[in-house]
Parts: sequence; structure tokens; C-alpha cells
Amino acid sequence: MTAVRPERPLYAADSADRALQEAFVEGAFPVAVYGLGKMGLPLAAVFADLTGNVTGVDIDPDVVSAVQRGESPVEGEPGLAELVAETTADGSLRATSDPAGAAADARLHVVIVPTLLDETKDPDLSALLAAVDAIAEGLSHGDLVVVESTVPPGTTRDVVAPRLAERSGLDPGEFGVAFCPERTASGRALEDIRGAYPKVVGGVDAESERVASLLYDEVTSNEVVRAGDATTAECVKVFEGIYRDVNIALANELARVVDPLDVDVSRAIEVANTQPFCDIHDPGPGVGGHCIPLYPHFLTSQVETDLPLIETSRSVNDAMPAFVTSSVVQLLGDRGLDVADADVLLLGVAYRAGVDETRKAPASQIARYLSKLGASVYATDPVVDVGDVQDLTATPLAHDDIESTAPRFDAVVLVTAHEAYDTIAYDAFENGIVVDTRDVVENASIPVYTIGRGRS
Ligand SMILES: NC(=O)C1=CN([C@@H]2O[C@H](COP(=O)(O)OP(=O)(O)OC[C@H]3O[C@@H](n4cnc5c(N)ncnc54)[C@H](O)[C@@H]3O)[C@@H](O)[C@H]2O)C=CC1
Ligand SMILES: CC(=O)N[C@@H]1[C@@H](OP(=O)(O)OP(=O)(O)OC[C@H]2O[C@@H](n3ccc(=O)[nH]c3=O)[C@H](O)[C@@H]2O)O[C@H](C(=O)O)[C@@H](O)[C@@H]1O
Repeated sequence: MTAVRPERPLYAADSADRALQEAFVEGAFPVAVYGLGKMGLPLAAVFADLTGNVTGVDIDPDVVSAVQRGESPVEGEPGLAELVAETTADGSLRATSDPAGAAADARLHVVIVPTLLDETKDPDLSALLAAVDAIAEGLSHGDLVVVESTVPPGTTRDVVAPRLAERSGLDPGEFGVAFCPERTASGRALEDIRGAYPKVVGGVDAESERVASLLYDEVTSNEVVRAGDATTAECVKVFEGIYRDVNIALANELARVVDPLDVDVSRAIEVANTQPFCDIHDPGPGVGGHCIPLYPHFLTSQVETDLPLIETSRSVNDAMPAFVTSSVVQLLGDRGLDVADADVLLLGVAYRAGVDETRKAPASQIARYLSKLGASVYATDPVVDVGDVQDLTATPLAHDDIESTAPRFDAVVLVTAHEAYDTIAYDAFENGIVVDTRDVVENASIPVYTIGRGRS
């Protein structure tokens, strides 16, 4: 099936709710998804599976040609490779590197391109604006544009909607715009998109929110929560990420009192969380990924208001790699070893377990700090190709070589709690100490220092 935009409008249609939903799942409203990355490709595949009429758009020709071949360039997502193969084979999912062309034929435009920070830690919306400009070239009366990319509150109402009107020549009331955040985690994208959590929708006007809620009601098996407007929906996404960053910062700050109090802080957190209104998160080596560390800046950059808790939490988490490094230095020193003479192995460079993603990963900072102190740093990861990691000041070590080389290391730092590390024989590190930043090392007879629990 090739996408041909029907005369029938999606926004401000005169059809009843159910009739609109039935037409949507029958493919009456061609869908264009802009951004076929870790989140965009699963989303496009789910829309294709539902409607049979989706064009995925990406500016990376390798991504487009892979999808055109029925292959998923996104790995580590259960069910995605099969769904991409199936939906491209039956024509439900097409891929193109022509955003404006895709926009001309679509009725529903879904934007899920990267929203990152620039070098001054201000939001970088260049990808979003490029996608919006391409959509504007093909926008028509009766279309609906949905932003799923996480954006600073106010962006959809004050930037996206006016830019679409200005560049398309349409009046604001002729098309709809909504913000419907992606609340999905890598490694479980299809499950999350299909309904692990309620889907939040917020429109720049009531009709945009109404239509978005009807469409997503067909996508998710969970409920659709109407936020009331686009800016509130943007705040929902950014606030839940900030909540997580602040909560992790609390756990990390509490972990620093382990030694002075001679207490097992992680045990105290575990017991404190036995009551329903306490949910202290887990201490760790720092907060990585291209989401949680960014979202506080999406808020602080939008307001002049002083936000000390949010900013301090960010700095607490950013200080954790240095805390881990100083713990390694101190533990080596306790054994009469100078860090400059030490061989140190980092277990895990991904920002969290099970994902092939190293953006803002704590391991890179720990490697940099230890290297600066003169240590010989090695790094290994069962999921990430360590040799491909940019700016990692560590020598790659193959996962299979860990145990045979273990005796040479003076310290081994468990940075990422990959499942593969559950079966490591830590006693093979007979001349070393273990620094466990994730509280997962068990049954080791050699000395272990656990962030949050202290020495054992
Ligand atoms: N990765 C995650 O765990 C989650 C990410 N998000 C949000 O989803 C958005 C996308 O993130 P990811 O999928 O992880 O990014 P990604 O980096 O994995 O993929 C982005 C894709 O968009 C393409 N792209 C860039 N500019 C484009 C344009 N102008 N037109 C079309 N395609 C373009 C890139 O070539 C790339 O293939 C971000 O706003 C992020 O905050 C939300 C929830 C979870
Ligand atoms: C509020 C929330 O849980 N957001 C999720 C988050 O997913 P993300 O892949 O960033 O993983 P994450 O579990 O938040 O971890 C982020 C970082 O924080 C660390 N981390 C996480 C939880 C914790 O208790 N302690 C801790 O140190 C992780 O190791 C990692 O380095 O961010 C995603 C996003 O918005 O991109 C979002 O869709 C996911 O649902």
C-alpha cells in the first residue's frame, strides 16, 4: 500500500469518535514517523502493525536502507526485528529519507527525533526543528502533528505550533498539534509502547487533545491520560525524569555516610522502602544515558527561577564517578599501592545493565579520572563493543579474557550490573580489591567495597 493522503480530515473531522478510531486502524489516515532510532523504529513498527499505513522517515540513509530491506538497525529490543520484517514485507511499514515527501502524503505526523543538550547544556532542538520544517512543507488542512520527543516545557505550544503555521501558510485552527511523551525504556520498547504505562496526551487546543487521545487509545492497551494541554504534558515527562534524578541523588548522597556512620545504607534504604510513601532509589556510580541527565536542564533552561534542589541533585550525581575513583584510590592506598602503579579493570561501560548505550555513562568518567592519576585502565562489556566507544581512556578487554587475566588487576570496578557479571568468579582477582558500585557482587572471598554498604 502506498501512502496517499485521503481528503478525509483527521483534525476537526466531523466524524464521531468511534468512526474516527475505526478509520484510523483501517489505515485511512497515513502515518509518518520522523526518527527511526531506539524509540522511533519500535513506535513506527507498532503504528504499522496497527494501521498498515506508515512511512518511517530518517535522515540516516543506512537506517532507511536497513528498514527498506526489512531489517532492524535497532538491537536489543525483543520482538522488534520480527515486527520490522513482517510490517515491511506486507507493505505496512515503508521507509524514506525524504521527510517533506512523507509529510505530503501523511495525515498523522509523529516526531521522535533526538533532543539533546549543546555544549553549554542548553537544549538542542535542531533535529526537532528540522523535522517540523519538513512537515510544514507537506502539512495540510485536517492533519495532526504529534511530538513524542522529550522537549522543554512550552516548546510544543510556543515553538512547534507557530512554526508549523508560519511555514505551511495554514491558519492555526486548520491543523492539530499535541505533545504525547514517549515513556519507554530501551530493552522493552514494544512492551512499553503497547501499554506498560498510561499514555499521556496534551493538545495545543481541545480538538488536538481529543483526536490524539482517540488515536493513542487504539495504540495502547493501557489508559490514555489527557493532561489538559501540551505544556502540562511536557511537564509530566520532564518532571518524572527530574523526580528520578533527584531521588537517585538522595540515594547517592546517603551512600556517602556509610563509612562515617559505619552503617549499611543500602539495607537502611531497603527497610525504609517497606512503607508505601518511601521509595528511595539505588546508589550507583552516577546517572548516565541521554535522558535522565538531560531532563533537569530542559526545565532550568526555561525559567529564571532559582531551582537549587534540581541543580544540586544534578551535581551530586555528576560527582559520583569522582567518588568511585577516590574510593578506588583509598582502597589501593590501604594496601600500600599507589594508584599510578595500579592496573584497574572496569566491568561494564554501558550506562545501565542490558543496553548497548554509553552516552554519559559513568564508566567513561571513572576511566578518565583513573587514567589521569596514572593507573593502567582496562574496560570490558558483554553488550557494548568497548573498542568503538569514543573518548574511553581504557584498553578494551574481551569478556572471555576476564578470568584468565584477573590476577594481574589490583582493583576491579563493577560499574554496570550486566547479567553476565552474575556468574563471574570474583575470587579470580586474587591480588585485587573489588569496588562494587551496584551492590550485586556476592560470595566473593576477596575484599569488596560496595557503594552504599561499605567494606566486606
Ligand atoms: N532512548 C530512550 O530510552 C528514550 C528516548 N526518549 C526520547 O525519544 C527521542 C528519540 O530518542 P532515541 O530514539 O533514543 O534517539 P536515537 O539517537 O536512538 O535515534 C534518533 C534517530 O533520529 C534520526 N534523526 C535525527 N534527526 C532527524 C530528522 N530531522 N528527521 C528524521 N530523523 C532524524 C537519527 O538519524 C536517528 O536514527 C528523544 O527525544 C528522547 O528524549 C524517550 C524515552 C526513552
Ligand atoms: C522516569 C523513568 O524511569 N524514566 C526511564 C528512563 O530510562 P533510562 O533508560 O534513562 O534508565 P534509568 O533506569 O532511568 O537509568 C538512568 C541512569 O540512572 C542510573 N540509576 C537508575 C536508577 C537508580 O535507582 N539508580 C541509578 O543510579 C542508571 O544506572 C542509569 O545510569 O528514562 C527514559 C526516558 O525518558 O528516556 C524513560 O522513558 C524511562 O521510563
